[in-house]
Amino acid sequence: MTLNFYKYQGAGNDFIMVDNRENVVDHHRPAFIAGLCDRRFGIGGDGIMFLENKAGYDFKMVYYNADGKPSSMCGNGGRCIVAFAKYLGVIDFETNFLAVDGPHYAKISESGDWVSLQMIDVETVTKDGEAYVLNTGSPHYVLQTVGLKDKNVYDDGYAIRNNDMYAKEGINVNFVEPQGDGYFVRTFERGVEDETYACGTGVTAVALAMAKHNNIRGSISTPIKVLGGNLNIRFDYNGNHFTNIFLEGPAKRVFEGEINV
Ligand SMILES: N[C@@H](CCC[C@H](N)C(=O)O)C(=O)O
Repeated sequence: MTLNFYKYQGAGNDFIMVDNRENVVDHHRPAFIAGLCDRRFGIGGDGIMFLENKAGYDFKMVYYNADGKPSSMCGNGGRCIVAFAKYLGVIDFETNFLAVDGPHYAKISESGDWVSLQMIDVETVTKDGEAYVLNTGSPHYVLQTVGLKDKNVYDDGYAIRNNDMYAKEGINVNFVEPQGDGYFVRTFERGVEDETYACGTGVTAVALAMAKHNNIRGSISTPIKVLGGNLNIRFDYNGNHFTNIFLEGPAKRVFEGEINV
């Protein structure tokens, strides 16, 4: 059979999108999913998402990492599937949809390629040595670094993601350095098992961790530069809880096609 797909990217974090409202594809097949995400033998992507029907919501987001395994929340993928839902005519400029970590609200710009996605509230932030560890829908390790531009993010990220503490469940490893009025971030992503150009739940984790680290409270807006572009995180912090967290940035349709499967 042939499978129709769309390719989206959000700050260089790239995803295959499939309209599965008619249940055209059974995606519970890790080798099949990994094959579609393969950059040499398939379409290529950091992950794939299926847009499905869900009673009580505009749609449901079903997400798999590039390794073919279902995963926790993907922030940039969430922003891209919102742009995809708009393109398909499933939603207008605002939406409430369901993802693996619960309901999400999102808003799209008039131009249709800038998406603000509300993320889950966060309360627990722990330390692992100098690093902060928190879950923003996916688990993240946040470590402040100097000389980030020249850092070997693959080797250092791989070593942390696979150490005794994190090897079993996995973790995404974010390195952060102050830049301008915000931060520069590079991420080694679980499930891709490599550095990606951006990670939405990752930059969200960084923004929250840095607010805690610097003891900043109130309504905060944090610009973050990643390898694939620029993202922004808005949130409220009262010293204990992070609420009204929004991940904002570009979400663009790159191409569409069909593939023999
Ligand atoms: N790219 C993502 C994170 C996707 C999930 C991650 N690979 C994991 O398994 O935790 C994002 O934009 O949040």
